[in-house]
Amino acid sequence: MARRAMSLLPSWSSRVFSVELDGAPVYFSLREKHRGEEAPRVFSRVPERSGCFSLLVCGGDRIRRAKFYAQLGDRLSRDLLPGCDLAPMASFLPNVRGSLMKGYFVKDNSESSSASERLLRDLTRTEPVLVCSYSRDRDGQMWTQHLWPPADGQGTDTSKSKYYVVPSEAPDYHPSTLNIINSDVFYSFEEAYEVIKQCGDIIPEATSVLELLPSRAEARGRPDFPVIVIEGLDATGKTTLTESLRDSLGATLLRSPPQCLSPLRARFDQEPPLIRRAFYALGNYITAEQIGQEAMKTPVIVDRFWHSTAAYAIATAVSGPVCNLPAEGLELYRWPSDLLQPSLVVLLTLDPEERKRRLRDRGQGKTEEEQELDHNQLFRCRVEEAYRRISGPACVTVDASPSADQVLQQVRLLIRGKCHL
Ligand SMILES: Nc1ncnc2c1ncn2[C@@H]1O[C@H](COP(=O)(O)OP(=O)(O)OP(=O)(O)O)[C@@H](O)[C@H]1O
Ligand SMILES: Nc1ccn([C@H]2C[C@H](O)[C@@H](COP(=O)(O)O)O2)c(=O)n1
Repeated sequence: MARRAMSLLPSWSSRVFSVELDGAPVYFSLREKHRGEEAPRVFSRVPERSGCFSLLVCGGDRIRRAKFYAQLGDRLSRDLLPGCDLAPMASFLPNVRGSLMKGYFVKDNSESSSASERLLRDLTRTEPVLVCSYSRDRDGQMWTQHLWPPADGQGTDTSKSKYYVVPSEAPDYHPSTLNIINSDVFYSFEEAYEVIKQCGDIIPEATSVLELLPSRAEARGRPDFPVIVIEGLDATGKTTLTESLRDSLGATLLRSPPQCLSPLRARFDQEPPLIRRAFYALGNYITAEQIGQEAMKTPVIVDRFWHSTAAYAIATAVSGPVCNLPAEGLELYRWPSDLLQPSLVVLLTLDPEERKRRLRDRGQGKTEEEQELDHNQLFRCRVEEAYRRISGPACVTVDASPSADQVLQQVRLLIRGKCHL
């Protein structure tokens, strides 16, 4: 951990930090000399003898990092004194892919910060974290950041790690977009496979996933029969439509994740994004193998595929309004080159009120992500927009509010036009 932390130090003063305050990020950066700027807003109203801290998850292997970060917020809320404010934070090098570190900012509002310091010091001894403390300079106006030496004290010169904290401009892209590739969205079988393989010693079910994988993932040549994927938020009518298409076209109906992963799905849904998304990514490759076999004999209809995997992952990694999504046309939205490409992808869209009505009428239990979709209008908009931005193949949007039969006819027309069926 110490050696890894050291390798981050040369870039420390080029980093930007963001603290989520009331749902909006406040950005700051570090300077060796102060030029009279006011301290960033996050440092207001801290008692004289107390201070602020940042805790960034880094070092260690990525599985451990992901697992630790997933429970860090709860752990800090539980163990910090009631007078402390806790806010999600991140640190990144602007426009440098993979440079994002996530963590928490602690503002101690109690008379003395010694209890927080003790707790954070203990964490640095056992966990993959970097901790910085912030203190006021003599006149009380400026704040300085001090990087704590790693717990084993190996070779860190702390006198060189003191910086003034100054406000910073918002970056061009939302910082979360920097780490999406191969942490939230996987663009090859190998990348997703590596994650699930590395989980084997902590998640026994990972071995079962590996046993179900096709021996070699490769985009086959074009299948003999058309492959039509139906996508959309929950309750937009995918099941209803895919079953009707199967019956009316004499097609085979498949889904992603495939049936064989159903018993394992709930287990992986509990895991942090890195592991959960790798599981769904591999599900697509198993489904692709099944598609390859079935499409030699009949047309194939698929209920959810890679569009779902990528769109939900991107929409979850980024917070806030749609404008925080990675820009349209970026490589983040490209189809994995080793994954079978469908002939047509249809995205069903529905007015949010009608979607809610259908959900109520259906009356089944909801997953956490489905509840999030219900409660969070912004999340729903981000998922739909991410769906639309994915290319290679892009999806064709169909309004799913008419009757089930009308939607079926509409999609049949599209299939006839595109696949001559
Ligand atoms: N065109 C339609 N008009 C009215 N109701 C519909 C229509 N299509 C489907 N429904 C009803 O809406 C509900 C949700 O449909 P369905 O289960 O097909 O959606 P889904 O997209 O597969 O959902 P999920 O992703 O959550 O499985 C069901 O009760 C279904 O009968
Ligand atoms: N190919 C897939 C299918 C599903 N997911 C994820 C995205 C959502 O979290 C959830 C939705 O599935 P449903 O509840 O409708 O079965 O599953 C995915 O990532 N990739």
